Amino acid sequence: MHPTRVIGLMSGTSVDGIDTALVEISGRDLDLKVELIAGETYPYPPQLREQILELGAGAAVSMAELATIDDAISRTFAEAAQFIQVGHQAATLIGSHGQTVYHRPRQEAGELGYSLQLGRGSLIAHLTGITTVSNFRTADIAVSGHGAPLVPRVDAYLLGDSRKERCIQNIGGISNVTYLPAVSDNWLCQIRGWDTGPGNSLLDLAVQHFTNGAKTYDENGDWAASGTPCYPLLEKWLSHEYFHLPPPKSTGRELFGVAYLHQCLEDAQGYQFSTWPADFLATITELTAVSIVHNYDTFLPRRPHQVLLCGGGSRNIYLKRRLELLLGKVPVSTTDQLGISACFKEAIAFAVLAYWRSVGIPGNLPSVTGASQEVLLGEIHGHYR
Ligand SMILES: Nc1ncnc2c1ncn2[C@@H]1O[C@H](COP(=O)(O)OP(=O)(O)OP(=O)(O)O)[C@@H](O)[C@H]1O
Ligand SMILES: CC(=O)N[C@H]1[C@@H]2OC[C@@H](O2)[C@@H](O)[C@@H]1O[C@H](C)C(=O)O
Repeated sequence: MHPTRVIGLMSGTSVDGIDTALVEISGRDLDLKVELIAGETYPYPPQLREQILELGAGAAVSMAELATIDDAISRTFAEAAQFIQVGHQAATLIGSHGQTVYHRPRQEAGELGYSLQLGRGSLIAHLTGITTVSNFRTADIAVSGHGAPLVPRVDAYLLGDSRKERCIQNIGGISNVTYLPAVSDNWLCQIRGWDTGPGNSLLDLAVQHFTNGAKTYDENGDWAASGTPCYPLLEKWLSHEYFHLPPPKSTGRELFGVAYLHQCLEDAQGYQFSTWPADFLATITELTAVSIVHNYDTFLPRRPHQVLLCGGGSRNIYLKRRLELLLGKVPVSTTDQLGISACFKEAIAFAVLAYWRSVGIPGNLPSVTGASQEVLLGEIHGHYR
């Protein structure tokens, strides 16, 4: 069978731009293979990014404004899909995650969650002339799942090992883990995955706060590395109920966003710092690292043999070093080491999920999202040219 050429489009909770992957997919599950032909992040126009961040922070907008933003996101995603194909053979399918602007996970048994991604698949299909799968989270939510994380099934087939237990740790705006036991017969139902808490979201917001918007993130973690974490303050933050909630669980900027950062800044007033704001940034970075390891120690059967990082946070050298220290003997590297781009893994995953949808393979893992069953993820939008 010929490989299928698919584009994966993803903009995550950092809202830094549209991660775009042009891939060739062959095989279906254990024989699944993905070759990254091209990967690029296309930044959002600054004004659109601001509007998305405001929406995510709970700003009240009219339906007319919402429609305008939805249109602009759809068009920006379609452009990303067009740009990535320049100089390459065209794709026949697009998987577009869209832009999450609201995520309300289910709280109690019997209740359903809600998750809203903007960027309409129908418009992307029409503008690109390529069949587009979008709205990946709603089917899992309809069968009582969290609708997130959805990448773990793709992680399983691309990064599972017959001997080693692995944690695939994505550090985007929010952090999420996929725990992969060694491949065995009833392996899929033993896989676990959930959002561990903040990734870079609070650190990014803090850097913007302290630089009056001149910087958007702490490059390589250099600023935080020049400070020292304040452990009593960290202890206080770690008492947040999310870190102690058993999986399945998912979260977003609704919990770990602007309001939470302001709370952290207020909390900090009761503590002594020798280097401000570097100590604060070091403490925020430590919150990400310690909460990840706390999640492993509390909710996994044991620590894995290996941790593979991905997402933009895998480029934060200081954060990676803190994780290495906290994890002791467990080696920490990135998914690049196994041939899967750490920066484009999420975009690659939505290409695979679209491909699975097109051939009728379920994309969710009930052991991860808490859904009552496996379901086909995403809505297929044809095109008319
Ligand atoms: N060189 C770097 N040094 C430090 N941090 C970096 C670097 N490059 C990227 N980042 C961080 O990674 C973030 C973007 O990561 P990524 O694109 O994985 O997030 P996302 O996909 O938007 O989020 P999510 O996975 O929660 O949906 C940036 O906002 C920044 O904080
Ligand atoms: C609602 C939503 O967009 N959630 C994202 C977010 O970003 C990271 C984490 O929170 C993750 O659970 C999820 O995305 C990835 C791609 C997932 O579904 O696997």
